[in-house]
Amino acid sequence: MRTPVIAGNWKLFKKRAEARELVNGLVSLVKDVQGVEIVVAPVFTVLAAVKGALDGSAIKLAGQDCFWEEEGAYTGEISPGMLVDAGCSHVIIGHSERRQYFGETDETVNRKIKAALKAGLAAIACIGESLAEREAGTTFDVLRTQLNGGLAGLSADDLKDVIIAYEPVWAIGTGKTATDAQAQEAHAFIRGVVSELLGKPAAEAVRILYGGSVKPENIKGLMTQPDIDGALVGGASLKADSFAAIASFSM
Ligand SMILES: O=C(CO)COP(=O)(O)O
Repeated sequence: MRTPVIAGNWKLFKKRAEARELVNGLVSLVKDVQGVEIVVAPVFTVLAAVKGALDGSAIKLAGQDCFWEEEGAYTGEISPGMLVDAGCSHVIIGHSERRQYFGETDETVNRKIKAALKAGLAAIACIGESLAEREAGTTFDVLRTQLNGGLAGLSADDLKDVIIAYEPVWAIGTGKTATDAQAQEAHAFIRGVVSELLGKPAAEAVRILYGGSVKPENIKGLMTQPDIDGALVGGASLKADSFAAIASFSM
C-alpha cells in the first residue's frame, strides 16, 4: 500500500508573514487528515519561519531545489545538509521551471538526487513532457530519457527515498489539467520504466505524484487512478483552504 503524498510547491511566493499565515491556517485545517503525507516547499528564506509554525504538526517541510555539493565555494547555492539543518525532510529536484530557466539537465538532476539521499532527504524528482513533445508523439521517449538519466546509478533501495512527480509542462499553471486517463497512462508508463530499471518491487512501492493545475475540483478523479499516488500542487497550494481541500481528498 503506497501512502499518498500531497505536496505544495510555493515556487517564488510568500514572504515570512504570508508564509506563517498560510501555514497556521493549513495546520488547523488538516489536523484531522490521516493516511496522507502532506509536504510544503517554501522559498529558502522562510524555511525557519515555516518550520516554527509547523511545530507539533505532521506536515513536512521541503526545499525547492538543492546543490549536489555539501559545502564549498559555490556562491548562492544551498546544500542538502543545510536543508536538513533547516528542518527539511524532503527536497524537490528537477522541476520543469528549473530545467527551463536555470539549465537543469537529467545529469544535474541525477547528481542532486544522489546528494539529497546521502544527506537523508527524500527527493521529489520531477519529470514531464512539453506541449511540443506531446504533440510530436514523443511523450514516452522524453519520460524514459528523463528517468534513465535522473535515476542513473540508483539502487532499488535508494528508490525508497525517491518520490517521482509527473508534471506535464503544458498543464503547469495553465489551468489545463491532464485528463485522469492521460495522467494514468503516463503514470503507468513511468512505473513500467522504473520496473525495467530497478525491478518490480521497487516500481510497485515508488510513489508517483501528478502535477499540473491540480485543484480541489479535480483531485478526487486523479486519485482514483491506480498509478496516481498524490499530487504536487503549485497555485492551489498558496491558499490554506484550497490546499487543505486537496489534502482532504479522501474525506
Ligand atoms: O508546477 C507545479 C507544481 O510543482 C504545478 O503548478 P500548478 O499547480 O500551478 O499548475
